[in-house]
Amino acid sequence: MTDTARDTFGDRFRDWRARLLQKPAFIRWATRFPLTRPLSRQKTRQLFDLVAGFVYTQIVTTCVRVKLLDQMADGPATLADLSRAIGLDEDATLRLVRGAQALELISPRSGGRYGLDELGAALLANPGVIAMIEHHQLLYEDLRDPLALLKDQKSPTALSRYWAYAQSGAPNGLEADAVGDYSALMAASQGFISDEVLDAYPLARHQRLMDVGGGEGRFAQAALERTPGLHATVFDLPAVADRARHRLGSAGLAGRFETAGGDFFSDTLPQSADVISLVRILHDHDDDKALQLLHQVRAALDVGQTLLVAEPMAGTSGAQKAGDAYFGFYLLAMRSGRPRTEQELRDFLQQTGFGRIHSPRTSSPLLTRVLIALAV
Ligand SMILES: C[S@@+](CC[C@H](N)C(=O)[O-])C[C@H]1O[C@@H](n2cnc3c(N)ncnc32)[C@H](O)[C@@H]1O
Repeated sequence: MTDTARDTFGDRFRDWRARLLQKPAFIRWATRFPLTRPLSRQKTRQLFDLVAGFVYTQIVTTCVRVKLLDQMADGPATLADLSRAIGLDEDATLRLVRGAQALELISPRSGGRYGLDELGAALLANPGVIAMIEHHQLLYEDLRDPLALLKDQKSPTALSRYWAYAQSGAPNGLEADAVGDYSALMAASQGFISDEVLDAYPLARHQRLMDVGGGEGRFAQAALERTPGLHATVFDLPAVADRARHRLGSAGLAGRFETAGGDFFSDTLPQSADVISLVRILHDHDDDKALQLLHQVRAALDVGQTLLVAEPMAGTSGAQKAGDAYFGFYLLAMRSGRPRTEQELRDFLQQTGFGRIHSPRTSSPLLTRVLIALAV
């Protein structure tokens, strides 16, 4: 607390409640008293989930690894069927099935069979989430000692090796095999993001999009498919831009796109677009780099032209766990960047020559939010 900080009424209430909740006698009373019992049970469950969350994640990971949910994609299956299909004996299968049932991935059906529950069906329908679950084994390795990560924010980690550009002094020279895995992962998880972004800000009023750090072109592809008459440039590291050229070419979009390979920090960006997008880019970079990139983008736009920033943001109401907890620690392990609040991003935009900023709503702010700014 600073010398000048004065407790508000809200502060005093929260401090009083925090002191009360540390008293065993009060907890005993609250768990028995009919009016406080439901809240007390809810808080006990929440605390248990915080403590046990990593076990839940490992159960989900195992379901994905042995393809348990896939066995129920077309309808319910018996324990014996499941055991045969996933290659575990019936005891082990039952343990996994019960775990998955507790996590609402599957639910029992008549005749001792099991079928998909809501979360299991949603997971199976979303290859991007499955790809992230598999990818999280690297993050899990790095999070073995989170305190060490916080104390030493420089040493290489499993994630900094995976995101080869994160600590590279010369990202332009990264070869195809260094960028392949992360580019494929980004493409797999881009489907929902591009829908969210293009629903929030349709590109119909624009003629030429440049997606900077556009990966292998999934966002540009979605934009082109939705927006007749639009032309797109995908700018990314040379080895990634090659992948974009193949993807967009084989999607039948020849003549409507081009790719440009380079380093967005040191190379001049092409000056061909009336809208530039940065989708899941700024949060990858520390403040000095993020500002440098925004200066580069500003230099590629004329006054009145548009910048679209899309990424999950810190401090997002109802999605703090995603922005502040998950991305906060994911990017810590990656050794580069941080999630930013909407206000921090607005400040960055204003410092780098952008104005008239607005934030059209996305339907899942947990996945991504959008800021639109004009070059001024
Ligand atoms: C987190 S991925 C996002 C990809 C894509 N926008 C999406 O949302 O799927 C970051 C992208 O920025 C690219 N990138 C990183 N550093 C770069 C640099 N210095 N110059 C050009 N591209 C870079 C990476 O190759 C990668 O494709």
